[in-house]
Amino acid sequence: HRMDRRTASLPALPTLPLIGNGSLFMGDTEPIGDPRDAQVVLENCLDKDVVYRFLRPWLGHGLFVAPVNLWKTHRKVLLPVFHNKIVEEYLGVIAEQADVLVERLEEKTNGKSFDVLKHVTACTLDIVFETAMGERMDVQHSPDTPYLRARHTVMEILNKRLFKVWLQPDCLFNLTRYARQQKDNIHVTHQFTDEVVQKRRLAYENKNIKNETKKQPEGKLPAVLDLLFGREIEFTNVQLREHIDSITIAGNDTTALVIAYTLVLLGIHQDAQEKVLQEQQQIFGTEKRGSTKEDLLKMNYLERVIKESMRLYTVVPIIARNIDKDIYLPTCGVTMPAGSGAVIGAFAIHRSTAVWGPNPDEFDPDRFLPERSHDRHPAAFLPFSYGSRNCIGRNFGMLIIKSILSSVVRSYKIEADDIGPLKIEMLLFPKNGHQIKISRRTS
Ligand code: HEM
Repeated sequence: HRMDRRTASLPALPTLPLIGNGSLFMGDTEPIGDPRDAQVVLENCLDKDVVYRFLRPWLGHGLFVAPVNLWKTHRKVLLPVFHNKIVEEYLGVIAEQADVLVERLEEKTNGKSFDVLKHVTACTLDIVFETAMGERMDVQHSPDTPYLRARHTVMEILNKRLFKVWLQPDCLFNLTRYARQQKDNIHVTHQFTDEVVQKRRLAYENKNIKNETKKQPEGKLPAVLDLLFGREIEFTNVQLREHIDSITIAGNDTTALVIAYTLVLLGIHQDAQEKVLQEQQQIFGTEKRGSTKEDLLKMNYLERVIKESMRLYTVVPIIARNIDKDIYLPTCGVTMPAGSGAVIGAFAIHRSTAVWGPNPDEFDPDRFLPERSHDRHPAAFLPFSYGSRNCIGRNFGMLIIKSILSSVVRSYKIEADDIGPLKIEMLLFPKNGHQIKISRRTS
């Protein structure tokens, strides 16, 4: 296996430059880079760090930023909606959008390298919107809408605020043009989701009157939003909007990034791509159909590749929690006082020699073979965080990632040079984008 040379020479990342800069997390914040300490924090401190307050005007009390007491009751209600049995029902939607992606990529078979993330993001947006709110957006064919532009602007401003100290205090932020821009654009996104929520509530109420069964009118599957009506908690329209916005925001760019990183890695490591392809051929022969639940269960090697990709390129590189009671960290040997913050360096843990042996920067999917995993600390691999406040969409995310990669790899041979330098925003990005070259596979 070849080394990812450029990233191996990135000593700044594992030591978390963010802490050094002091720009993201001010005050009493302890960086944590050991799985045992991470486990203690993530099991005991379920409240989010104050740094996420910047997301409040947008996501309100949606699951991602909900204060811990509210989070407890709401997470219980949302959990069954993300159960495997339910999300597997969406495999048809995923396969359909994977087909569109494969078709859209055809125009890129001109031998030139291109940034694949944009294409993948349009695809995951279509999947996440249709499954979360029952809306067909068709971003893959019409990527430029007022809603998407507004959403993009809000994210840009939030990223600026997280990384520029002077934009953090409200009194200073409110003096900049960003404050107005943020307000206006948040308004646009709220309006969009509010309308969807109203529409679906009406459909739900009409259906109740007619006493129809679970299925939607034209035999359409119920979306996540539809499944949140008439539950143990009667959510208000605002609460529903906050949950749905949180889900579409937490679920989209993350999933797209994992797919894009994995495509680049497969382009760099031709031997791994060949093995993935062989596994696909064993499952599908030369068929181009979308993946079923049974197919996905057989993609063991692809799954190891995806895990190795999430380890090396941890798309959520840091996880920040509020320490709400004094806790003792066994490895550091310090007691963190209530009221301080903890930053779990997931990226750093994923590249630690103590956990992964002498060559942590080397791409080696077989690290995730069962016989090489069972001695590993349970919090050593935490792409979806760890403990009861981990990612609620992790199974759904894995289904999307596997299904899309399966379709793309069966249609195209991928080539790539190198990922190059990285930059940390809320998520982890390569500075030069996810550059790949593709050519049609002839079957
Ligand atoms: C590979 C894809 C994904 C990755 C790497 C990822 C990662 C994460 C991480 C690390 C957290 C915890 C953050 C923290 O503790 O601060 C989280 C939370 C969350 N994720 Fe994901 N996620 C992915 C896909 C998804 C999908 C597909 C959905 C939904 C459709 C989703 C919805 C959420 C929600 C709602 C939360 C908040 C959970 C809570 O606080 O109870 N994620 N995700």
